[in-house]
Amino acid sequence: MAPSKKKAESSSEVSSKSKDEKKSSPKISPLPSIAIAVVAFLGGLLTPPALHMLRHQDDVNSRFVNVSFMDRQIICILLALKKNAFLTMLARRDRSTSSSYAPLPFPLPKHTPCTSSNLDNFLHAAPVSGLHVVCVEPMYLGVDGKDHMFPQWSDSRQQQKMLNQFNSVRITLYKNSHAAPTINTVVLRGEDSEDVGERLPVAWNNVKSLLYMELGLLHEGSQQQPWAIFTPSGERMIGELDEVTNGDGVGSSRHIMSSFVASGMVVVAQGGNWLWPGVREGFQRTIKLASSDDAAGSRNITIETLSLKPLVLSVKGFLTDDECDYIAKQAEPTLQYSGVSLKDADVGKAASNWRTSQSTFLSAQGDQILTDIEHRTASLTRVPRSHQEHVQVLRYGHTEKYDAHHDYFDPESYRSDQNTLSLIQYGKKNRFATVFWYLTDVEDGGHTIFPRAGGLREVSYTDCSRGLKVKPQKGKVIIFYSLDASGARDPSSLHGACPVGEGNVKWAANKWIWNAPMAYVS
Ligand SMILES: O=C(O)CCC(=O)C(=O)O
Ligand SMILES: [Fe+2]
Repeated sequence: MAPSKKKAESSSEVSSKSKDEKKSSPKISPLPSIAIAVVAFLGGLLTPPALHMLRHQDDVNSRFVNVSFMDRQIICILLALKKNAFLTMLARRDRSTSSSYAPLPFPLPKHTPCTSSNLDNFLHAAPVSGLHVVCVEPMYLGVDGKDHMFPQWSDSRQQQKMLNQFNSVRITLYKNSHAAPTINTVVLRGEDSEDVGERLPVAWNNVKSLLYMELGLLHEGSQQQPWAIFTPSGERMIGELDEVTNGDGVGSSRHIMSSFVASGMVVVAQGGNWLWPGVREGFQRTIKLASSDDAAGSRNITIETLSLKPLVLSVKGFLTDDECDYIAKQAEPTLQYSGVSLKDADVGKAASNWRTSQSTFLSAQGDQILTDIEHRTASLTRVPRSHQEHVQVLRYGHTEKYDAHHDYFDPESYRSDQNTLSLIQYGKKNRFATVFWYLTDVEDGGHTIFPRAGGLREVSYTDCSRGLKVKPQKGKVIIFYSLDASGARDPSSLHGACPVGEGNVKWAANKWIWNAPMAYVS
């Protein structure tokens, strides 16, 4: 049956979404049932209007439209005799022509229903801490007092209608994006309001409480950014601390719930930042890469999972050869032998103990090419550009290397370094991801090594024989995450640069991306 509000059956007044709407609904006085039955029979005879009415009443489920002539007459009479349901229906039809298809005052995300093939792109064979997949399906209260699923809509008009009418949701939770055999499904209903005389839409606050409970979400803390929810393509929808506006517009509870339902699948990241779910080694995902110039549109690019723990992804063709050459040329005049952020235990030691390469930071200010690449990097990671540091360009000659290290700051290692501690707010802010740009091909050596990939324990910070080794290739980038999806530092993100072989030069650059906006780029 069509969407219906709980109390509509026993009332001649049509229930509606809001008090205002209710006031404007046509008022129809109840008639004696027999008179209604006669009208109903005649209505059934006049097939086109009756057909129109029945179709309208349930146009996403056209079973009624195909019944025989007598069946239709009987249906009409039965409906009529069931108190004033027939009139209610007519009046609702009236109302729905004016409001059910009303466009929503905000854009909606692309629909990604939780089909098994879509879920396969997000679920993992083992749990991933802090990354959750949630399916949100709209339901409505039927005249039988039960919650019903909407049939799949086939056009935006039907979607619009559904979005105006759903008043409960079926929520399926895949905690830690684990393809676990037991699936946790909860139906959440809108409140039944005595005041309005109908079931209210489902409130975001109730969904939020459910997510805290079922997913074990933590409240923002001293070591943690607020969690956030994203569409499956990484657009941020809402965060733990985002203010919800009143009314029905952008940022309202209705906006959030409509977006969830329109999306179908949403992804919750406890750490508050998007990361591309790795799924499995060798998994490939095609994503849209926006250009900083709207006119140039977007292009598709494929990212491949090289490792799940640490999470390392590879992207070919991210930079053009000309861009690679340009970046190296810009960096050359200011290159210096590289420093490192010395931990308390290493104060007084020379950086060359660990790192023998040269490097320099380049600001993109006033540089269109670098600005474009920064925007592209933000689009690739779905983390805003405001979280980026300036790009650091690196040059390694023969034998030069960078021993295994973490890109994140562990507050425990910087206890006597107030500058670093305040920069990282004692652990709440940190480097979240590194987007590493390879600017040259290197024939011999110069790999980036992840000695702990695949669950290995490193034997030394200079060993280049074991672990995941990524070969430099001009124009390729890798993304690796220093914090996991829960926002915690990931010790398995240990990595280094292997010595470059004779006759080779390795040019590369890193874009460090923080878990919160920083003041580096403007
Ligand atoms: O050169 C590489 O492959 C890695 C460099 C690196 O880890 C860094 O600069 O932090
Ligand atoms: Fe690094």
